[in-house]
Order: sequence, then structure tokens, then C-alpha cells
Amino acid sequence: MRIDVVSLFPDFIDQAAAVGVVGRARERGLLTMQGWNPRDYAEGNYRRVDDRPFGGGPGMVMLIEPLRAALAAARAADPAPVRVIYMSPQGRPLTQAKVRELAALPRLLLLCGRYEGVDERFLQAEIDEELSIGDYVLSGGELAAAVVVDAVARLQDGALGDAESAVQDSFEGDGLLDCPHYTRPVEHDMGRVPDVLLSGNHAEIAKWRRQQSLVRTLERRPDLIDETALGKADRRLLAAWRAEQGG
Ligand SMILES: NC(=O)c1ccc(N[C@@H]2CC[C@@H](O)C2)nc1
Repeated sequence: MRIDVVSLFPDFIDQAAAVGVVGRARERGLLTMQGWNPRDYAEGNYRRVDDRPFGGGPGMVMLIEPLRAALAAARAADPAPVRVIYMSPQGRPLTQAKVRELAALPRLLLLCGRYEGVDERFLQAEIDEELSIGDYVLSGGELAAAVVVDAVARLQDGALGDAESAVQDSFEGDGLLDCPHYTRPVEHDMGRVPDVLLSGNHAEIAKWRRQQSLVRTLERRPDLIDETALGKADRRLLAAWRAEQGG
């Protein structure tokens, strides 16, 4: 997968995507990235990339032309079709389902704004979709873009050592929250590892983990689960847990 990032701080993303799973995916050629700085395409000796907003008000707005030139250069760098995404609080919320959709594409281009944002005419003309990583305002789109890069990179085939671990994550596969995880030591002043995980009984371990995911999702994020839509096995696991709780 190729990801181009249009940003006034292209190195920012590069550093955020240089370590861990994403860094390894890039080393393995599973993901290639390139940054494009609109300032490199800005005219005049001040190389302006922003200007004052029509209608007044605080702050500055990013100019169309430097963005248009940077986007054109990025498009031309590779023949593959590209999905152009603008990161902003006005975008649709990023979900794991959307991440899976994006991870399957050959190319993404992430547009990162600064200041008060981008001239609306550019967005209307050039953007395929606008995405938000959450209902809060950041000083630039770069951190939001880095989130998209991380989420799609880890889903590239071969990115995670054990492909399984991508499936067990929260929101993976069935949209439930992840179960708890434990490692050595078995005994600790903070508590003991649940016996089922020490049993070697993989069927029981899988059931316990599923039950934990169901219970945690119901307790912490009931908005993510529709109990009436659960299968018989899941309903049985919940009933058993409630019985144990004396519920
Ligand atoms: N929640 C988000 O995904 C998000 C994205 C971008 C952002 N800030 C940039 C700065 C100016 C404008 O381009 C938007 N804030 C929040």
C-alpha cells in the first residue's frame, strides 16, 4: 500500500510512522509513504500557503493553489488510483470497519490542514472523503493522519508477526472490546492470573476470552452491542456470567 501525505510538516508523519509495526511494515515494503509540502509549491518570495479569511474572523485559511499543486504532484507520482482523504472534526468518524476498507486500497492520500482549515472550494473539488478521529479539535491534521496510517498499516498482510493478533484486537472481526491479557508471573501482589488461562484447555480458554469480551463490551460500551442480535453461544456465555454474579 502507498500512502501520500500532504502536510506543512511532512517529517512529522514520517517520524510517527518510523517505529514498531508501522516502521517494520515500511522496511518490508508492505507500506510506502511520501510527504508533500504545499510550501514547496507556493508562489512568491514569501511562499504563502495561507491567507486571511473572507468575512473576517480569527486565524488564517490555507490557500487553494499550493495545495492543488502538491496534490497534483502526489497523484502523478504513482499510476495507481488514489483515495483522497481530508482529516477534520467535520469528517465522518473513523471506525475499524472504515480502517479495514481503507487498508484494502492500493493508495491513500491524507490531506492535513493547519490554521483554521482549507478553502472550501478545494475540498469540494478534490476530496473524496473527510474523516475525523474523534470529536475534538487539533492544531493540525497530522496527528489524525498518523492514526490512520497506523491503523491501516497494521492490517497489511504480513505486518503483524502473528496475523491472529490483528483479529483478536478490539473492534476486529466482531466489533467487541478485547479481553484482558496476562503474562508472567502467575502470582503477584497485584493478583493472580485466572486459572483457566493456566489450564491448557484451549476450548475453555477461548470461551472465557469470548465471555470477557462480551461482558466488557456490555459494561463499558453498551452502544457497541445489540444483545438481541447475539448468537446462542454468546447469549449462553452471558447467562452463565450473570448467574455467577448472582445477577
Ligand atoms: N478530530 C480530528 O480528526 C481532527 C482533524 C484535524 C483537526 N485539525 C485540523 C487543523 C485545521 C483543519 O485542517 C483541521 N482537528 C481534529
